[in-house]
Amino acid sequence: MDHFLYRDGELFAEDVPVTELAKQYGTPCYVYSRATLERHYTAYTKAMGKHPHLICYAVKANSNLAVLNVLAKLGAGFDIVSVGELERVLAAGGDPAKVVFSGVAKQEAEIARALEVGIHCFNVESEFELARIQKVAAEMGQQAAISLRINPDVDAKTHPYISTGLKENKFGISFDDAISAYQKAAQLPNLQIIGVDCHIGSQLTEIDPFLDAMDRLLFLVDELAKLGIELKHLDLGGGLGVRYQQEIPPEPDTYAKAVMEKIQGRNLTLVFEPGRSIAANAGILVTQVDLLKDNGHKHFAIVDAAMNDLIRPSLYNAWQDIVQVKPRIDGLQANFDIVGPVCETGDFLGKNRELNLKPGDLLAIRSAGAYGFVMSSNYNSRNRAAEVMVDKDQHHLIRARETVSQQIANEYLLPN
Ligand SMILES: Cc1ncc(COP(=O)(O)O)c(C=O)c1O
Ligand SMILES: N[C@@H](CCCC[NH3+])C(=O)O
Repeated sequence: MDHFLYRDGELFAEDVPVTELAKQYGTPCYVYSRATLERHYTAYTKAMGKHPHLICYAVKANSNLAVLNVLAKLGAGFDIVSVGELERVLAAGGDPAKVVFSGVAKQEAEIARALEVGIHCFNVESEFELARIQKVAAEMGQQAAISLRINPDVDAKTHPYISTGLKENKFGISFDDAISAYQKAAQLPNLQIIGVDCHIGSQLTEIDPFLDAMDRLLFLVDELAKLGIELKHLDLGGGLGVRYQQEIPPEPDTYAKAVMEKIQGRNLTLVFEPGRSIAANAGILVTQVDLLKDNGHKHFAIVDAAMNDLIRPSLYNAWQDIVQVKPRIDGLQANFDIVGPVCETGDFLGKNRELNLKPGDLLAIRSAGAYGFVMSSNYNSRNRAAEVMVDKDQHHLIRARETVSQQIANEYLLPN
């Protein structure tokens, strides 16, 4: 359930007509709902109830400072994958002590900065990384809290590009090597082992793969305890899917209950790293129909957003709902491909959408709050879209549209 609903024949973002936002900020423009972000985050915290937990929002899903700030104010932790994301969390008022640092190859400078600000822990993905973190921590005379990211080799049953917990994926330490990696970590004087984690993929629509992964992690927890290595937390990563079309992913509540049941009295804090399930349906991408084109085979609606603004349809053939901000019946009723102006055949936002359109109409691409703006680019020297946050009947520009001069400013000609 989100806060983009129709009222009196037009789409609203919370209490603001989307037409008003388009008029004020121009298109294409990302619009986020604060209430939806808050609701999605608190769905996790409520579900966890009194069980010790840390909900670390995956910054990669949407790293806008205002988005991070809304979550920080609710007490969220953050899952980061770069020092850039760390700086964003800090700038947004996030608590470094609630930050977990994932990623397959953290650089020394990134590790040093994370130690300097005192993050919660590093999710370590290889023995090589163990050695690297040990080296940096020793140089700084610090203890680094670590958790090992285990690749449990379970099938997340999602798109192959966003599946991360299979043997053939680059992520994590293989299950078979896990115990020996922990034993090695235990020998390193500047590391403090505190947890275990996994992240098996994104947009999961079933709970079973999570529970299979959890079984494997709990097996490790118990085996490690026998060896005298007591873990304090179990981090199941992110990955809970959202409804883009017909899929009905489990609610955080159902997921959390199943997880808590499995943990069976073990004294473990539960950590989750949700990204998409918090941000995706908290955002839409608003775009304007520029012109309608019929080549005799196909109707195209050429809009002012393109693959550079939202790459998910082109990259994963992902389906996102496209709705008319003010539905009409007096335009051209047809089966449209909604395409952008970029010079690529793959530049589409949706195919075969039955709509009634006129040039100038506004469309909203739903579920665009996660992996939308963050994956945008300047391809074709297009400027990045503006981002706006709606908060009840208020709206705020939270990132201005880029200008061409900003694009040009960081480039240099050769001296002669
Ligand atoms: C390590 C890690 N944690 C969390 C996430 C967030 O995943 P999602 O947005 O599917 O919840 C990702 C992205 O897939 C990830 O790689
Ligand atoms: N970018 C992907 C999700 C990747 C998750 C990051 N590990 C998507 O849009 O679906």
